[in-house]
Amino acid sequence: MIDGKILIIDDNKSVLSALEILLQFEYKHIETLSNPNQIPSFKNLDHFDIVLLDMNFLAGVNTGNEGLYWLKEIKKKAPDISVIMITSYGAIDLAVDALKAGASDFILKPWNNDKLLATLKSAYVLKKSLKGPNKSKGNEAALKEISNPDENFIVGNSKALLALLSLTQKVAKTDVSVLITGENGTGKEVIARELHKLSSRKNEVFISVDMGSISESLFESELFGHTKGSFTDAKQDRIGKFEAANGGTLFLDEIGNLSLQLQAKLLSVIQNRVIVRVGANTPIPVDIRLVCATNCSLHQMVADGVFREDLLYRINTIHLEVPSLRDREKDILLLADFYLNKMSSKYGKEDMKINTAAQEKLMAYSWPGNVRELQHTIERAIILSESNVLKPDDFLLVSKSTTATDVTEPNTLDEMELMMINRVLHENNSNYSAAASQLGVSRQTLYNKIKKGKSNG
Ligand SMILES: Nc1ncnc2c1ncn2[C@@H]1O[C@H](COP(=O)(O)OP(=O)(O)OP(=O)(O)O)[C@@H](O)[C@H]1O
Repeated sequence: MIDGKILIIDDNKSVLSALEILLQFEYKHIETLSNPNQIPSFKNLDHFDIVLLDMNFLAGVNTGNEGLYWLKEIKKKAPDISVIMITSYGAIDLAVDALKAGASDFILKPWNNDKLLATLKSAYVLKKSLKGPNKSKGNEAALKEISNPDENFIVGNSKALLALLSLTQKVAKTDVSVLITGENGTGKEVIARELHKLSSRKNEVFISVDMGSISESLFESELFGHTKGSFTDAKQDRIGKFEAANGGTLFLDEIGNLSLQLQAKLLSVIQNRVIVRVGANTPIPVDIRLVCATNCSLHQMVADGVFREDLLYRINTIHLEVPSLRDREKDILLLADFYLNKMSSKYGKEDMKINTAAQEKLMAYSWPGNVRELQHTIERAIILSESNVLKPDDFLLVSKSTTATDVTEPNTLDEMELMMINRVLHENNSNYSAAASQLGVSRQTLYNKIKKGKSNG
């Protein structure tokens, strides 16, 4: 658990409670505020590390300007606080304005819980390191707390996973750049953290950056930092993620999502190991271990002319491939058991078990969303089950052998609704928030509908 203080401001009560539930297991102190008008009189705002702020308050006209307005009010009262904006996909331009006005980052609705937690962690790390590479003792402690979470368990004993772990162990001792590939949710970040944990940099920071979510216009500022006044609203010096990772490991996730122009900027820093903050001209050397990850075939992208060969050559000194879950069936039940224990204690349910028929169902499934999907499937079953023995019906899965003929026709409207929910959950890798948003209902309504569907059938 991280000793950070988070304030969530959103006038949508279901968003507020979904975020509160998610974060209370990660951060020691969470407060919520459903009415932004209370911000000016809010006591001790500057005691918080991070504010999660909605960009579109329902009372406003959804221009996003309410969010920008409140961002500025918060920054006036507490200039050092990290503000992360929550916004919808259509409002990315506004989110960029928010970044220029001092927000640390933004999260798109519907959010992916893992990405949201990663964004918060990086904002927390950056906040603690705002004073630059000469971190104070207190900051260092906070950075270590984040960078070496004990929860990086790697579960599994399949041949494929053990071979990967053995290679990871060997590579960790060296300082070479590593490229980790694999399908979504296979555990690429888990392996990157393991590399860091086993390396000589283990007592330094591990900084993770989702390259897919950095906008073109803020790429340099985000990665290399900026100086006060370097562009409108750059109100204070800010270090970028390369500098924050100095001495440690920098994990660049979704590297295949970078445009060619940004690839060129990245290449030059990786080659020279020197950054220059936007608005400055002093080069700052950075000592980082670079680990990149992608689910794309970069070789194919090079052949297609959309990824630079010289960049691939730089980041790919060693290549680690994380196998999909269906290629390590031996790990499925081990992981299911691991998450069963973890989630049942999280939700205060004791002695949960998965019966044999349900285990067979889990084994027969193809897990397109890999370990993340398995994790969410177990979590959902634990939340919704009223018994402590989980049965096949507690798991909403589309069978591996599903073909057009396997899909039974719905007989009632309720059945049709449940089939649609299953399909959308499947499409969203079992992410409840994303599925609820796609279906145009709240998370709570989605839970209720699934519960009702289960009790009917
Ligand atoms: N072997 C494992 N043991 C335990 N948990 C695992 C394992 N592999 C992955 N996980 C868990 O599965 C989830 C997804 O893992 P991770 O984020 O590392 O995947 P990824 O391949 O980086 O995903 P993406 O491609 O979406 O970025 C995380 O919650 C992680 O803790």
